[in-house]
Amino acid sequence: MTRPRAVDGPRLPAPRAESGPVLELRAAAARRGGRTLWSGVELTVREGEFTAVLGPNGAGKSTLVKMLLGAAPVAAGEVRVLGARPGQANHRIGYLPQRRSFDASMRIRGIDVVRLGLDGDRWGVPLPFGGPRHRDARQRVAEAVELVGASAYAHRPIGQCSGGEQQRLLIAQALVRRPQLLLLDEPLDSLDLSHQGGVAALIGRICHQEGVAVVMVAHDVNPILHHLDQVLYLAEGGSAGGTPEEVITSATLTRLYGTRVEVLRASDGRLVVVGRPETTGGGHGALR
Ligand SMILES: Nc1ncnc2c1ncn2[C@@H]1O[C@H](COP(=O)(O)OP(=O)(O)OP(=O)(O)O)[C@@H](O)[C@H]1O
Repeated sequence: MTRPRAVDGPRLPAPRAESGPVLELRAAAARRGGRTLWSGVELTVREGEFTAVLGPNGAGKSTLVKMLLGAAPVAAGEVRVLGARPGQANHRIGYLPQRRSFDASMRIRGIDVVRLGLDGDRWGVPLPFGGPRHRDARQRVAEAVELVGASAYAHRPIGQCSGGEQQRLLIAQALVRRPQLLLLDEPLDSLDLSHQGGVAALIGRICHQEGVAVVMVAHDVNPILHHLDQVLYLAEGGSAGGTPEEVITSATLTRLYGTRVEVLRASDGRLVVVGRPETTGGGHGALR
């Protein structure tokens, strides 16, 4: 799905015309430690599409992200990333790994953290000061910071920024190379509800207005539900993909888990899953 680009505001990611999908998985499977984590995954992600990867702990969501980066093997089937084998187009991918946090005493400024996304692989070899590459780098960093709305605190030490502010700066870091694909591993983890909503809206905007394809591992689908184009649900060695309305249903999750699962919609629109095998504490909770 391709959506119109924003007319106003910074335009950091510059999606190029792609002949094919950004991501393609055909009958793909992942194995870890001699165990099949998931199999039969069919997924197509196009420019400007927002895809969530859902499933219980240990289902293999992070493994999927690592597979797309070429850091975990493809056990079966075919995986194409930006028209190439996994790992061959990583310079066109922005990646936010799981569980990042900064110590409160960390003195490095937010803006320097963003810049690491540009030249973090060239530690100790600074861009020539004042040269055209230096100016281009400075402009890209400033654009990324503005795009995520972090200008007000980007010059503060990162350790003194709130969790939500740090998350925005890390998303800016993942965006600074103007990627065509953004891989985000639980970027809303450890944020409070209001920050979750703000960061989810930011990611939705980057995706739909800037045309960047986003694949996001999520613990709880609710904060991103209204921004999503499709979901991939991994569980019990299998998988189910499609629009949220197709996948997050009692029938689909019951089939996937092989036991009775019920999806309820709360009055505020949140989805609640009842009866998942691994659920504790009364057998219900927000959808994961
Ligand atoms: N390098 C590895 N070698 C062996 N097993 C591994 C390796 N990496 C991950 N695993 C196992 O594979 C399974 C899936 O791990 P993964 O991190 O992909 O799950 P996840 O769905 O992201 O989980 P969570 O929601 O808890 O983050 C886990 O049981 C994990 O212990």
